[in-house]
Amino acid sequence: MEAGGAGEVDHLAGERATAQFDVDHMKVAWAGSRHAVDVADRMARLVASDPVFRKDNRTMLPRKELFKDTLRKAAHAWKRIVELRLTEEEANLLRLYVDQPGYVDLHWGMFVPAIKGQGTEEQQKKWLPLAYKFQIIGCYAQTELGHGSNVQGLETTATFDPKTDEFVMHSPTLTSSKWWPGGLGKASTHAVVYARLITEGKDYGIHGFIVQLRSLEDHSPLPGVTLGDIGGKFGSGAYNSMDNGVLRFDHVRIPRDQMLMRLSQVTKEGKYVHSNVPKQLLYGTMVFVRQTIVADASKALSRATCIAVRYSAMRKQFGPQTGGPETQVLNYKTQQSRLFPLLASAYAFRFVGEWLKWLYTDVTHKLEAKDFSTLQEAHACTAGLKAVTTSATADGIEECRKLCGGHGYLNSSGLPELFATYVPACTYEGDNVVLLLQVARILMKTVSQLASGKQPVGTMAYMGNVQYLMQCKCGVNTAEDWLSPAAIREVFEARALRMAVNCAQNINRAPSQEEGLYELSPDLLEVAVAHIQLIIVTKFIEKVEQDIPGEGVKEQLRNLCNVYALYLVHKHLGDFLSTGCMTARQGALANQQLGKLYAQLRPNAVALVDAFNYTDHYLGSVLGRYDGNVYPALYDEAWKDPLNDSPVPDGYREHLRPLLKQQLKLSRL
Ligand SMILES: CCCCCCCC/C=C\CCC/C=C/C(=O)SCCNC(=O)CCNC(=O)[C@H](O)C(C)(C)COP(=O)(O)OP(=O)(O)OC[C@H]1O[C@@H](n2cnc3c(N)ncnc32)[C@H](O)[C@@H]1OP(=O)(O)O
Ligand SMILES: Cc1cc2nc3c(=O)[nH]c(=O)nc-3n(C[C@H](O)[C@H](O)[C@H](O)COP(=O)(O)OP(=O)(O)OC[C@H]3O[C@@H](n4cnc5c(N)ncnc54)[C@H](O)[C@@H]3O)c2cc1C
Repeated sequence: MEAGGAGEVDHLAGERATAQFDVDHMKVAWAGSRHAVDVADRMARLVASDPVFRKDNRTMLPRKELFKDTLRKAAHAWKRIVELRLTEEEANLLRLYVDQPGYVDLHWGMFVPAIKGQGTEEQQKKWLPLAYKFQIIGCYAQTELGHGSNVQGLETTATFDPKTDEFVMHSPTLTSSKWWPGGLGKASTHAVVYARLITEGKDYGIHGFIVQLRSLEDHSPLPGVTLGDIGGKFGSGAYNSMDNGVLRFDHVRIPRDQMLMRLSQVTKEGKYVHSNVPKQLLYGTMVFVRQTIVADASKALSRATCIAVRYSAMRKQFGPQTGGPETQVLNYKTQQSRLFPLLASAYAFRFVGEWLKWLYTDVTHKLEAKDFSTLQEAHACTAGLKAVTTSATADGIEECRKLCGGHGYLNSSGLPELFATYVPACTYEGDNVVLLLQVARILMKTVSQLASGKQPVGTMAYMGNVQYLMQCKCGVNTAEDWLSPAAIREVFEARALRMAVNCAQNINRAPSQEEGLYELSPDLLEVAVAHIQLIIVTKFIEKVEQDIPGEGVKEQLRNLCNVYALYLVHKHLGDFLSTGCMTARQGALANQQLGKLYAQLRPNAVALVDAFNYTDHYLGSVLGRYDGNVYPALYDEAWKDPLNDSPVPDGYREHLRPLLKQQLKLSRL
């Protein structure tokens, strides 16, 4: 059943009637524009109405069938994209709503961007049309069995042979086996492989190469190439639809022009030439994908909160001592204090994701004009926001499962699979701890430059206000004072800066900078988190300050923004107190205001998740159904389990019957 379909009984109608804002306009605020709402709606319904894209049986499929189902869906999606002549925007949305991880994600999400970002114009002309028409399928083969985070530690070699004008790709050790790349195991014909470039006897470090892996005739691995899937992963269904793979090379030769040569080149004679650009541009594909992962975090968290809010509104437990109807669990203050910050976070991540996309586009234009000044800002923001939003989203999905009680543990709730599919986002595209340490190092560098008068820019500009922020006092006197965006912004800036300065001072006391960074790394993580949370809060405040049409929409967004910020104050009160940014009394007032905001949010909760405009197909949850008619659906769903195919289970004759007979004999004794 789909959102708002005709002829349904809406069990959540009462909830929808209490909304104090125009849901249709909120859909526009969430999606970014009326056009974005319309096109997403069209694609979501197209997928939902196509039986090939059915996914309610996914968690019951054995791995081989699941993988075949993924191939079928990907091929069918491509057929529909071609038949309907969908635009790139429409095609991306269609794939999103198919909602099954598969090789196409890596083909479009990493292989194509890697060639675009690191290939010369000539290379792009040769390879991109093949990729665009799916005449080749590509993946991104960087991580190895022995090294993932430490990219400079990769071991695969690409040794140039001037005699034949070729590179020889080789995996010298077991640990140099490529391990994890999605789409590599079974589907890809090609890969962008990251390997140590060796020419004239010298190791020039990691570079990208386009390598054909499988025959375009019969899909068998090419000579010298060993390929396979790395095995089953966490959860049922979930990321098991993806063929994460292993790859080994035994002296495989590729033409010289398959080295991605936009950043550096090897001449016919074997001379290494590095263009006058920062080496870190090699990491450009990761920066691009980290940015998309932030946008995806809001999608995953909004799905989980949509399920938990709708279910909490229909689920009833206990009731007043005086008798009468049972209480909707959404009315319990504890349920609200666990759920509403997650709902607010989904909105916060949506808007910071929108801003990050803008930043990424801006930086890309500057890089094209050979202006590299914002590269560090792009790295810090994408790495930090990727880490903070994915960790909060993974934790948030699990919290939503608990918020749905026992039924949340059923696969039919959609939450176990959503969690299992989502949680590797904390690891892929950079382990979150490793990424936060990158942000912290940049913050430490910025602090050390303050003394020399260098003014920080971009999202670190606030650090330039060091004199004021190190000594300012929070002016909050009443709970309502916490509704001031200026007050909120100031305490978040002061907290982030003071934590950074304290940590930098502690590092300076260590025998060496390196030792200090090592010893204080747990503190550095917290410094990075404080800085990134400041960015998210600031971008949410800026969003709310914009012109937002629709009755009551701005007010709701302001509430959500305040919930997000004050929830963080409450959660990290220790940081705010220990840095002297506020008093314990002001912390208590923040919590008091938070309680009031939850009460204001309560009548709008269901409408706020309706504004995500998700179809029941995309949600994939019996508990999150638009119509709220959960119990009959849960009951029906149970009977679909293969275990219920027969009333007497397989194994009865061999294992249950003999046992039961034996007990019978014993009882006769
Ligand atoms: C239809 C659309 C679909 C959408 C797309 C969906 C895609 C599908 C989504 C998910 C599927 C999952 C796919 C998963 C793929 C992968 O996981 S691919 C592998 C990813 N691997 C990693 O992320 C590895 C993490 N490690 C690193 O990034 C780096 O090695 C490092 C940790 C940053 C360390 O690097 P290195 O040792 O070289 O660097 P440092 O000495 O620490 O730093 C040197 C200087 O470089 C700066 N730096 C580092 N990284 C970057 C960067 N990315 N950009 C710019 N600058 C960078 C760093 O700050 C140092 O600067 P300084 O010298 O000034 O101090
Ligand atoms: C589902 C999935 C899909 C993937 N897809 C791809 C793909 O398509 N292509 C590809 O190339 N790769 C892919 N990867 C690999 C992924 O990018 C790496 O797993 C990731 O970068 C983490 O690296 P690692 O596994 O080496 O972790 P490790 O670095 O070994 O991490 C292990 C632990 O060590 C800690 N640690 C590591 N370094 C430090 C440090 N300097 N300081 C403090 N702590 C540290 C980490 O925090 C973590 O707790 C995928 C991984 C997964 C799970």
